[in-house]
Amino acid sequence: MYAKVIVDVPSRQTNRPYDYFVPPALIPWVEVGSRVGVPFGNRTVQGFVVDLTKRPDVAAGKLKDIAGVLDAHPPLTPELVELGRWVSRTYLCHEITALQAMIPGALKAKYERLVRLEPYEESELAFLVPRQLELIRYLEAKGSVPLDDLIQRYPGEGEWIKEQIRKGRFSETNSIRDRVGRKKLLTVYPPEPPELLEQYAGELPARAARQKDVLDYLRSNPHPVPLAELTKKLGVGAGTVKGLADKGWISIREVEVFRDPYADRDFRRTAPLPLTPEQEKVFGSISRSLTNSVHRVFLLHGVTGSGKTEVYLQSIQQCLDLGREAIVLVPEISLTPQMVERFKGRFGDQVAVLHSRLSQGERYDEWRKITLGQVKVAIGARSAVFAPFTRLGLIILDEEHESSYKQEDSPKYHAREVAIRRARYFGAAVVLGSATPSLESYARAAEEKPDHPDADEEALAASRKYRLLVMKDRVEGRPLPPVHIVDMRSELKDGNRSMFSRPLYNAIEQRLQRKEQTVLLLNRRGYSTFVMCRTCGYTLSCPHCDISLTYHQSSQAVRCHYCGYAERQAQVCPNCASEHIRYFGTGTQRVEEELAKLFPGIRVIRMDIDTTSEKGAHEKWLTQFANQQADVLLGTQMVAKGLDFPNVTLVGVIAADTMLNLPDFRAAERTFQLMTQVAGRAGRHHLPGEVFVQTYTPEHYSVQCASRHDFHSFVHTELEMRKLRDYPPYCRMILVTLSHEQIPLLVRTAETFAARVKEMASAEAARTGVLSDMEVLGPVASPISRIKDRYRFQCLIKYRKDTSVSERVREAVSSFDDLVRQERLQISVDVDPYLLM
Ligand SMILES: Nc1ncnc2c1ncn2[C@@H]1O[C@H](COP(=O)(O)OP(=O)(O)OP(=O)(O)O)[C@@H](O)[C@H]1O
Ligand SMILES: [Zn+2]
Ligand SMILES: [Zn+2]
Repeated sequence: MYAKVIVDVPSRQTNRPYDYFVPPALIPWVEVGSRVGVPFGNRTVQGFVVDLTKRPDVAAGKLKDIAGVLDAHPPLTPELVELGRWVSRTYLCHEITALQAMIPGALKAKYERLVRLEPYEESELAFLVPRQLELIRYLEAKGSVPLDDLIQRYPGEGEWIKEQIRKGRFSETNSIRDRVGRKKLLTVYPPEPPELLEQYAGELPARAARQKDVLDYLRSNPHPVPLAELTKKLGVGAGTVKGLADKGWISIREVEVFRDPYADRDFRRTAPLPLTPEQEKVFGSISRSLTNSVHRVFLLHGVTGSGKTEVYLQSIQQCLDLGREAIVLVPEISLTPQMVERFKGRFGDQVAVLHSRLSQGERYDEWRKITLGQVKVAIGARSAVFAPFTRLGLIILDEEHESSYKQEDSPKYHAREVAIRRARYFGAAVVLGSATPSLESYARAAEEKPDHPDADEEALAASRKYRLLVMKDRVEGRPLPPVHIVDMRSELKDGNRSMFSRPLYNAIEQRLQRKEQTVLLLNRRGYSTFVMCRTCGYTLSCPHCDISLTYHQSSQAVRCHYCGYAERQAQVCPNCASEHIRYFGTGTQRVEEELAKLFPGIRVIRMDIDTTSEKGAHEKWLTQFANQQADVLLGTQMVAKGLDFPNVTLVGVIAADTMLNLPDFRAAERTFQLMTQVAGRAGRHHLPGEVFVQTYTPEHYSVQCASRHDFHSFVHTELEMRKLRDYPPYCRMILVTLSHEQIPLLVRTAETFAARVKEMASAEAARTGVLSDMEVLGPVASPISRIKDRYRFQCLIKYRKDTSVSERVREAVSSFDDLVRQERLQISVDVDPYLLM
């Protein structure tokens, strides 16, 4: 038998399956989706089996053997292997890159160079110094040793080791190792049958009281127990227990365990709530499609606090009842303890949580529970869309408008599109939920006809449109909070220089008196805390990238967000030597300071990148806030989503319009979404809420519409703008960025590239007789025109119906292969980009 293998060598030349012979002994282990080690060139690399065949493409005699199988259970399923091919074609990346994105980091191969001793004559050792002789003996005893270990053990002998390798006295091989191993736990087993314990207890000498405690414990609990737990419970040393094992009375074995990040948490079990009529209707539609096992995409547009989560929970229950599995995707930022609690609370141990804040080992174990069929529900951020289920019935994307569903590194996939692709394969349902659906999704959605719910289903499926489901009201008729717009320009005119307007100040004061809580949002995006000289206007920028350096108060340093360059905060201006150089921008720290000044004694919890980088920090802050140990929760985007605290009656947005000036066609949409989401945190329970939005552009339609909770007017206006300027959803885009250290070569290449794409399109049009609707904009310098000393130029390709455009772009990119190799040119392609920088 032969296997086609995609090897872990990401380059355009190796982006195809290679044939290998499957040695008979490995046949039972090699399946489509298996991870294998294969010889490639002069080393061994990891690869994935994507097909099995009796007839290879290459003459069988020339083929090498698969060197080994790396897992007893293949980490990928045939469906995921097929999906990998689709991801690589759709987002123009290497197939190996797509496959690697589907498995946990722990399984990404770590290549290790091993050194071993070649046969030698004893006489050759005569000239060696003692240290070298010791090294030889060490190698002899160990067989093969990782090169790194050898270098560390004999730091002074580096040159000599190198020479031995060059002369062939030491040979060097490659090995593949997983980054994280499985966790083993020493476990104590009582004897078989446990009745023997009584007899043993009798045989113990009287002074062995501790050992008797152990035997007594096992007599009343005749089950395997982790050694550490036993010693802790009884207050005995491990030696005491081992002594019993040495006698052969009990045994201690290594047992594989799953690291469970939620092991020490009790989740209160929740029962399904009786649904409101709106929830009932929505649930009915989803439920019908689950029962019929037909693929369908639903767009659930439900206002904040309308109870979308309960609909998700009951739909998942239905899916599980039908014997199928479910994936819940949430933006990383809202993968909060509160969210996890809701799903664990309903489905308990059937849930795996895939979270980037878990350790690599923990994440690996959660993932393995899925491959081993021990859980039925996976909840996680973007990459959880690849959870290796085999009987998927339902995929939910909460906050479907979130830009974090788009991956910015290769593979630059969008989780929504991947989810729909997988669901189509399984005949599964997809639910896209949001209070502020993305324009792309909204434009694809069609309303259900009330009298014939299923009548136009077929037409809908054929057109790949979404089914729109709507929940207009909050649960139990709670009102959406009134939103007050505060014009900061007139505050300034009236002499208020504080970052708090008078109405927001009064509102906070009122909450403090009433012992109610406040959420304050500072939208950091677009607000850099940059450093500027007030005398000459000079700003500090990165010497390697065209971007200003950001000030970090905690380390008193300025840092580049693109390349990591850092320097100490300057005391005087490097340009004019003035001392009036200081940092600008309203960081959360400054808001916190100002709050403390204005409201002495106020208790503030600040949540931003600085305060939440530690593991568990998120959870700690939110629990404190939930327990009302603080008056104000102040933060960045993190505080805008998903939180549900009954005592929050005031939401303040410090500056609503900071994003509006970014070079991003989604700026208005993002502003509207953020304001609507954060406003939705207020008054979700019995106490009514109120929202204050401070802005310098109160007349902007995104601010106006958000203040009226008017999604439809916003969509209407925004769609008109997009149509006028020809942006998605009225067209699709591919962004191609070229980078190089020298501008002339870069400009020439970028121009040739643009010309080539156009040429290819007209050649294709001549061949098929169908005119392409493609348009190539640029090349122009990218908004960030230099990163890490490489200049950047970009072409933006727009098209509407011509689906062969991405194929043209792929061809054009590969026609530059030689240049890429010879000149160290880089070309990156982003299909349906989110960042146009
Ligand atoms: N059928 C119901 N009966 C009573 N309470 C409900 C019901 N459904 C949901 N709730 C409660 O209503 C509140 C809001 O629900 P939920 O958090 O699911 O809203 P949401 O639509 O997800 O809002 P957001 O988009 O703001 O996250 C929650 O406290 C929830 O427990
Ligand atoms: Zn930099
Ligand atoms: Zn200066």
